Amino acid sequence: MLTLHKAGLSTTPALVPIDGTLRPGELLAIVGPNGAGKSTLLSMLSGYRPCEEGEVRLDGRLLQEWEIDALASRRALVAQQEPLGFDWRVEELVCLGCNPEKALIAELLDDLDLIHLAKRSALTLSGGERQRVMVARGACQILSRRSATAKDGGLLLLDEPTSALDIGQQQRLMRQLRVWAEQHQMAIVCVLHDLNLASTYADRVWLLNKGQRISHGLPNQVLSLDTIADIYAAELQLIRASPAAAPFLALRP
Ligand SMILES: Nc1ncnc2c1ncn2[C@@H]1O[C@H](COP(=O)(O)OP(=O)(O)OP(=O)(O)O)[C@@H](O)[C@H]1O
Repeated sequence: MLTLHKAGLSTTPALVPIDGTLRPGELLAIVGPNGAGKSTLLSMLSGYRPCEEGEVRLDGRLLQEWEIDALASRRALVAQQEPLGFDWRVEELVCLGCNPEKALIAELLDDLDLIHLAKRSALTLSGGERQRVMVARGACQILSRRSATAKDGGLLLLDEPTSALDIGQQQRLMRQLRVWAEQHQMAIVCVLHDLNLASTYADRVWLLNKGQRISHGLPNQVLSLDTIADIYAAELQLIRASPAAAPFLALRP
């Protein structure tokens, strides 16, 4: 669906060129310390910041050649802080800019535990509620515009979608992203600070540091104790509930 060929940014904030592919149905986590370039990479993947070296292609076509409307029907970006702009009700905000079936709105609100807030003013939401509404809105943007002939559910790019969520909502959201990926064959890219969410839910992980992707692959290959402790300058311990379980990185007291 999305392919990067030596795609990079040479002006500040810069990114060392990256090769890679994102396939329908897959959940990719982008992790790395503060200032590593995760949001910058996401804006390059979305096309908001065109790459300055190499190329990024969506469905085989260069991102910068897409018409805005056509691109909006294939990929959605949910940034860290989306402005509300107006006093929308939740059910209106979710479908801003698109014209979804009522059933899709209800489904997405239900998916993210938002049904009880449908009639509420978005200005009155808590931080975590608002964050879930914005994720629902991103999904609505691409699912409602999906063409009848589309083989997949498009590309959903999420910048730290769990940062304001309690642990129960983090789990529900990450499980729901996996369901959307599989059910709609959506490709989902998620910037995450919680490395344990990445190792539990992501198919693959890209680890960034200082504007460079320094490791990529399966979560348990990328999120090794030594690498993470070094990159984050943190004292950590690895906990594994069973040999088959995902490794859990915990802070040392
Ligand atoms: N317009 C700008 N001018 C100069 N530097 C910038 C600009 N925008 C971002 N940067 C710098 O580029 C680097 C990468 O920023 P980016 O927001 O991509 O990091 P991040 O990995 O998403 O960080 P965080 O985890 O803190 O959200 C940071 O050091 C940031 O200060």
